[in-house]
Amino acid sequence: MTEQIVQLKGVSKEFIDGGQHHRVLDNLDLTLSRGETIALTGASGSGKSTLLNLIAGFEYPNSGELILLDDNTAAWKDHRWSQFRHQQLGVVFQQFNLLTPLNVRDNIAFPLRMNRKPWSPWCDNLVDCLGLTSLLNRHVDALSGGQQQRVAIARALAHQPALLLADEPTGNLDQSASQEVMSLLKTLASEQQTTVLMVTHSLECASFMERRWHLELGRIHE
Ligand SMILES: Nc1ncnc2c1ncn2[C@@H]1O[C@H](COP(=O)(O)OP(=O)(O)OP(=O)(O)O)[C@@H](O)[C@H]1O
Repeated sequence: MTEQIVQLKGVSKEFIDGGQHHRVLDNLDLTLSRGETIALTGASGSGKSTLLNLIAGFEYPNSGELILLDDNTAAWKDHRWSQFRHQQLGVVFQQFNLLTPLNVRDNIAFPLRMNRKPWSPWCDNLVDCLGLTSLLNRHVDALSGGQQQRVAIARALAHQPALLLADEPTGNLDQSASQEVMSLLKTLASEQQTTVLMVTHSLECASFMERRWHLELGRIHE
């Protein structure tokens, strides 16, 4: 079983804005090992979402290498990226990206369907931990922001991914719900060896993670 889940080697990313090249990530060398939990902090616009998007394959680096589960992604075609996302990756997006025509259960079951897996006792446990049991038949667009965020977290974890990328996963939750989600992520990391990379502006949430990375001027400071 590979221990290096994510490796970035000399990765840079720039965007062109008004004709100007804007380097958001500058020659990054990073490694995320199996079961590690990392809080990613940084000012607004420092590139935190860009880093998550690169690891998820939603953006591509301008230079450098991205190696996922010991496989260099430079040669990956769309189907290989889809396979990685369906099987190994869970993502909690800042805007949740829930499937609004569907109810809570079908949203959470979506990654299972992509992997042809049944709803399992693990899903019941997840739903229970996130306080979603009584909401399973509700349509997600009728839920509050905090409830939608918990559905997004459950959906990202239903298929037991090797890697969870979470962009402000507790931004809409109160302090006690937020602490429960942090405890859930810590348990997942230690019991299931899920690697967690979580963007947060909350120092309290960051304190639950083993490592803290601060992104500034395109570089990571630990
Ligand atoms: N697709 C894009 N095209 C052009 N510029 C982009 C694109 N995506 C991001 N940027 C720019 O890259 C910089 C980093 O954006 P990013 O969203 O990664 O920051 P962030 O640290 O996640 O910010 P926040 O905390 O506000 O979510 C910003 O200046 C942003 O405008």
